[in-house]
Amino acid sequence: MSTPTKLGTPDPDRDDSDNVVPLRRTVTSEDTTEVTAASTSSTEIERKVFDGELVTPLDSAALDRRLSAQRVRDAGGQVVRVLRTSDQTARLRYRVRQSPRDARTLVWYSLRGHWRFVVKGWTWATYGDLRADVRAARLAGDVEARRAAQEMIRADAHARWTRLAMVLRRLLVTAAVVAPIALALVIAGALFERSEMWEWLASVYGVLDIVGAVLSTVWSVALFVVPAGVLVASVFEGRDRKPGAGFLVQPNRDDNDSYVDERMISQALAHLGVAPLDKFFKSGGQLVYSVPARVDGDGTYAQVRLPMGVTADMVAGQRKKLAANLGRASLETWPTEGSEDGILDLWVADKGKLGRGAGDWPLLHDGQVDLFEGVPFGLTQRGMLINAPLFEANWLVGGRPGQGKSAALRTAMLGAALDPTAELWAFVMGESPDFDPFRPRLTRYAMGMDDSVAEAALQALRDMLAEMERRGKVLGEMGTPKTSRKLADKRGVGLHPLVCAIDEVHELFQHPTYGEEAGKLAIRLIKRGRKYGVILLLATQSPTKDSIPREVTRNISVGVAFAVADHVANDGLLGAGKYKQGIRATDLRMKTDRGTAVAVGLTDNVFELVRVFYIAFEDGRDDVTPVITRAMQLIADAGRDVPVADDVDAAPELVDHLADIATVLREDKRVRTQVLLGRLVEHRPDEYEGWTFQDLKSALADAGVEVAKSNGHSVVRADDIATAITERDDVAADVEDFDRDEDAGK
Ligand SMILES: Nc1ncnc2c1ncn2[C@@H]1O[C@H](COP(=O)(O)OP(=O)(O)OP(=O)(O)O)[C@@H](O)[C@H]1O
Repeated sequence: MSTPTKLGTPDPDRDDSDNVVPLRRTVTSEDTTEVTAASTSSTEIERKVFDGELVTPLDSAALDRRLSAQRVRDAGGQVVRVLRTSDQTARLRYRVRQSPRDARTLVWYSLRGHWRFVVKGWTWATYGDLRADVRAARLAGDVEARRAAQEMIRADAHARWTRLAMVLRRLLVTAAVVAPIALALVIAGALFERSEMWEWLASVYGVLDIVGAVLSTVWSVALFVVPAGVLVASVFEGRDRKPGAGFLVQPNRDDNDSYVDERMISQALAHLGVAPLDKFFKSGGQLVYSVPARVDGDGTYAQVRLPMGVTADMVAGQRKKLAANLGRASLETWPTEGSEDGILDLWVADKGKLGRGAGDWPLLHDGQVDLFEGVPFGLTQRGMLINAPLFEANWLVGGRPGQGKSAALRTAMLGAALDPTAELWAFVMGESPDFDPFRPRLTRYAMGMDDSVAEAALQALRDMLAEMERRGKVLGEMGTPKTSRKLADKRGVGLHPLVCAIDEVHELFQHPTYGEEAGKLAIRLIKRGRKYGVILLLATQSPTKDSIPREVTRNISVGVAFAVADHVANDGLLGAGKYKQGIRATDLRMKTDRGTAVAVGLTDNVFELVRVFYIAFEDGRDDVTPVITRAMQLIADAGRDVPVADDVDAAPELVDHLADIATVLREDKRVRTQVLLGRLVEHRPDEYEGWTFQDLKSALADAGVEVAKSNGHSVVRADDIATAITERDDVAADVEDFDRDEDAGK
């Protein structure tokens, strides 16, 4: 059984930048906890479990043992493929095969090394460096520098001869002292036996014998070691010094096609035709890799500090050449600006991996969503799952026709549909059934080319604005700046997420009657709706300044660009300057890269190349309806109706916990939590009956108040409550001022 059924639980200790590619997770038959997307979405990017199968605990243990013997578990304990393991074997096998060629290379290095020693010796003996300085100064007409260099040669030559004379003199003096003694010892040794000698003289001969034996041993060892050392030194001296060259040529491994290392990157950069880079390499420069090339998802990542005069966008400007030099398609080569202009972030995809699509949507068969945590949307270029943000976000999806915009919008909306508290509106400004299966889950829906659809969409924007203002007031009264999961769950207050998708939105903005007003409303909603849970998802074929108001493109927080025609459309969707920084959807190919988009704002990274999950709804295949059926079931299970914005209690009773606590504190400076809980129940039994210490603690924490300690008892201090109420009132006043200013600005 190999149907993917579950998502892996994210490990909080895990570092997503690990050099590992998750391939498979085994799920034992004991592992019965159903893991939903909601519970997996505590981080923006998660690892995707591609496949899982049920095994018995016994099999699982056996598999664990085998895999851990192969060192294929990562720090989080999940089963992973570590490329290193197979690489080492491949490398070893390769080295054995290549040994004759390596031997030839080493002989050549040694010869070249000897020659380089000779050249160095000659340069030293003839003051080659200083003479070169003299020549350069003469050519430059710099008399001062020439004289200084010549003076240095003279001074150095003088010092050198003086040193030589000194050494010779010391040798002569030593010889003059040592030679007669040595001669006397030789003569005495020849004339007398040791036994006939004075005792002290015999022991001198004894010491000399030992010294002689040591010297002869050292000599015989040196006869091997010194030539070997010279050989190694000559090989090292004669090694290849081309930019990025390794000591021996890189092996052709199993993943040869995908293999990229610093040497290859340096060589590729050396042949870009960027003048300062060329100069740098010609003068023997070596690039500094702040992050050496390492496996990163479905590709290789490296970070390079560029030399003087070169910026990352100069390299990004030569992307096609760089891709060709690395043996990749442009789309597989991503040179972008790092944290500084002079730092190049380079990510190179493994060959052909990007064309593979994202696979099944993780929530296709199972799972629920917490919209506040995001919805599974696609895979990054590194193969990580993107949990796309919807709360506090507004989206603009664009690209040329037929590249996957509507499908992407549908994926985001289907995710939202699986949050039973989310209210969904959809408007399609054209004849397209993309959202038809959503009908039962949609609170508002209109589709078509006629004016009535544009009118309905405009009315929706008007109502959203009114709704936003109502929510602003409710939140102001509650002293909370924005809605939250907790508030969204609360019935009757209408602070749930309201998501409105408009496909082919340029048709609305360019509408002769409704366009202008629609534009203005959208701008206000995008600027201010986020904290109130009012979310706009817009899709268009034409993200130009004539078809989408500039303030919309400027303020949108998530830009998703499928293949676009030019840099204007690119920057319209992704933000000004993105094309220049190398973040380009222009490199996406029509048809071939359908379903792949460049996106900003989906994660904390500067950009992502996203393979969007495709939930089919075409050619008689309908994977959307079953998800909508599930979404309806989730709503029924929660005992709710399809959320509707005006389904709000006329005067929702919003209990102000902080105010209640202030009341029941009475005149006391501090009150024990147990006593306080009792007083709260007395004060408002409906609300506080059943409250535990934890409920009280979390209500206080929401207001930024901590439970204090007094004589070993947990207490709530009146001063803390008074401060929290003052701060809350200040925040509410600020929010009101801000909203008023915003309105005045419009
Ligand atoms: N993520 C995806 N993965 C694989 N195929 C996809 C994906 N998204 C879209 N496609 C394919 O591309 C086709 C066109 O998709 P879609 O209708 O979403 O494009 P579009 O950009 O909205 O087009 P238009 O601008 O004409 O409305 C789909 O019918 C589907 O076959």
